[in-house]
Amino acid sequence: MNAVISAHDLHRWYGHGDDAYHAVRGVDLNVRQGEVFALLGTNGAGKTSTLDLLEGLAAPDDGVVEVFGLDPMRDRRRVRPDLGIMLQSGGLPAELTVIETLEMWRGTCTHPTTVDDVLTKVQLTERAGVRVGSLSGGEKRRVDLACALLGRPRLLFLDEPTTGLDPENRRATWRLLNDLKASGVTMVLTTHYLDEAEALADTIAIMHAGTIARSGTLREIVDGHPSTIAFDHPGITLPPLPGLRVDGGRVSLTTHRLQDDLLAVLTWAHHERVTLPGLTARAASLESVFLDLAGEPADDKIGATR
Ligand SMILES: Nc1ncnc2c1ncn2[C@@H]1O[C@H](COP(=O)(O)OP(=O)(O)OP(=O)(O)O)[C@@H](O)[C@H]1O
Repeated sequence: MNAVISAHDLHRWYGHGDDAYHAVRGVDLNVRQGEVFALLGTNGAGKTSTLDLLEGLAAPDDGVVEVFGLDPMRDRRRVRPDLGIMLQSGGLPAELTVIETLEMWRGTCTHPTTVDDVLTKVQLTERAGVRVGSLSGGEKRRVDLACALLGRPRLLFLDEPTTGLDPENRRATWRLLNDLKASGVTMVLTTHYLDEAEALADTIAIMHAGTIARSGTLREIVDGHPSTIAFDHPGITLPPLPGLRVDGGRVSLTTHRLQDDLLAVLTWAHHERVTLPGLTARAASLESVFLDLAGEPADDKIGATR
């Protein structure tokens, strides 16, 4: 496999002693040349902490990470020119204009493109003379992206790239990221928008409590997850289907054979001459996988002493 990033058994702790927090707990991942790799997870799952390790902004407490076959921290001077990094909050100086900001940033790049090029790409040409402090949240996000693109990166890290963008600008950013992908740029992104991962990612990894709980293509992740049939209890003896559960007044069945089990439920209801109020049949989706994982308790290592 042509891996741009390979990480094995990464661990990251914050603090020491009784207050130590084990934020990344044995993460393994590989990112292939030219793919878009999306890291999903609930707030605090460990996405940004993991991204920092891949970007070489922090060293793992344990485990190994390689980017282009090099250690992103120790070999930073060799790796950095090929990276573009869009952090979760850019922290750009408010008093500089957009163009001044980009010119300043351009001065730090090894083989930069032009400021005009990135302004066009993020559709901020009209706002070039405006102070960063006066921009909207979505516009600031696009300046962050423009900075990340200035160095013509081969590998782009994007931490929640479209947070704060309106739907039109989100779509424009997706188009831009797809164009970059078509030109061979490898991307690792975190997002809270599941539709963003569905639209952009070749590989999706869902983090939960510091570990990667599921990973694969969208199809692989969804195919391994059950569908759900549910209806309000009709007040008669229920059909003898394995796995049928009653919770409050609601009957539910999780199944890997949605069509067969739905047919069995409907056939039973027809014979019993009952209508099933609130009947729903939900095929597995990225959202249902995500919500089920998010509802799982974290394991016992939270707060464990380092
Ligand atoms: N500097 C720090 N000191 C102590 N704990 C930290 C520090 N940075 C992060 N954490 C904790 O580590 C855990 C993982 O944080 P991280 O920012 O990696 O999560 P995330 O998945 O990126 O979350 P979000 O989606 O909210 O950005 C969180 O519980 C967070 O509170």
